[in-house]
Amino acid sequence: MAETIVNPVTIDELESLARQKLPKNVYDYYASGADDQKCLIRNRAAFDRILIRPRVMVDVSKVDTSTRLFSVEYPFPIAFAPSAMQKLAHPQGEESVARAAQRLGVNMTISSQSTTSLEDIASLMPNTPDGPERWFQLYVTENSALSTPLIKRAANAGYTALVITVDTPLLGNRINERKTPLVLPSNLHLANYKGSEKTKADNYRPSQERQLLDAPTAAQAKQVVRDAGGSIHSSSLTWTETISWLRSATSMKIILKGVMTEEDAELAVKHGVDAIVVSNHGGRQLDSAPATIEALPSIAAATKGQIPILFDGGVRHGSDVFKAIALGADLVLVGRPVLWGLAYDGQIGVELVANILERELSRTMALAGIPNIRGIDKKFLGLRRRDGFGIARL
Ligand SMILES: Cc1cc2nc3c(=O)[nH]c(=O)nc-3n(C[C@H](O)[C@H](O)[C@H](O)COP(=O)(O)O)c2cc1C
Ligand SMILES: CC(C)CC(=O)C(=O)O
Repeated sequence: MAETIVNPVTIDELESLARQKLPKNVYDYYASGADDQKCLIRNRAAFDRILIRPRVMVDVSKVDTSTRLFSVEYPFPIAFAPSAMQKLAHPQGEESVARAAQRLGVNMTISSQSTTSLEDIASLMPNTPDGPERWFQLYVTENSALSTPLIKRAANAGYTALVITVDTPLLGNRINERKTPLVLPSNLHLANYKGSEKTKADNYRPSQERQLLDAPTAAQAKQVVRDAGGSIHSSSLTWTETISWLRSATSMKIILKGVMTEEDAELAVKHGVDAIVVSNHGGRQLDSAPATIEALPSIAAATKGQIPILFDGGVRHGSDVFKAIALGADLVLVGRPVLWGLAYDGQIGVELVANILERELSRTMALAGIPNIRGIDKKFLGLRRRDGFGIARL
């Protein structure tokens, strides 16, 4: 019989507890990757190949995990990634995540597909000049004009950046989700679309995505989208048109989430975006995509510090945060861990996630001989060789 976990002290333990609490279809929706789960697994496995080369005889009696991004100081370089429909995990869903972020001074991005309205979340996170920024993630709709009211609402509510997810021209092939379908219970709704101009796309429900995934041919899938009045995910974003349209629609910062190659990172710089998130959507989109930690070094080399690099995918330990920073990330986002904390114990559970990662990061820094975030560098990393013995320098 599995051992009962009483006081979870790792993210993996929190996941086990969340799994016990959540309905199977919700756990499957949260936990799954696309297709054969290879990218999901790769995200983690790639971290485990990277070793940290500890230096000794360094004064680490004080370890400072604080960092700055866009002139805001954060207590540690960890932020909450956007994830849809958080009330499936806990009755207070996004509210609990927002309260935890506010209490800890953590940066948070809310998903446009949230079960709490962007205004209600904003009201829990008053803007202060040097407080944590809160950002709004947007799936640009097929008909981009339908996204304009949401962009304006986000700006009016005080969000300081739009995080445009660019890795989702359509949803990845989530096999588990197809087998145990996720249907939003009738007491929950996608709150940002409720009561807005009525189009079928605004009334998007997960079932539309399911029909899409199950359509036997690509042509039939297109018909599902047409019948629904357009998809929530535009499949026709382009560098020039989309960025200039976004710039004309808002003065919020524009952050592109889902950049995985140096070519696209260079284009992001060229088109003047404010930051990028190196992300493969937690392995939920292209199953053959590299692990994000593998993609990060060449992206950091290509952008040459011209714009901040945010990072997510498979971060479950403070040492993963350390490795991502060493390879060029300025801020490290966690997706599923927040959902596990939320399912475990609402706001307290989400705070626990941040506390676990912060303490692990701080301990890793001390054991590696690096007293502050600026000192974390790839010279402290090594790569376990796949064949032969020993470690290669990164
Ligand atoms: C259940 C779930 C829902 C998600 N919803 C969104 C979303 O609405 N918008 C978005 O840009 N990314 C979404 N993501 C992706 C996350 O923002 C993030 O990229 C990913 O979870 C990071 O990987 P990790 O879960 O291994 O930390 C979602 C991820 C999960 C697991
Ligand atoms: C509602 C979905 C499109 C949210 C999402 O991004 C995901 O499930 O990965």
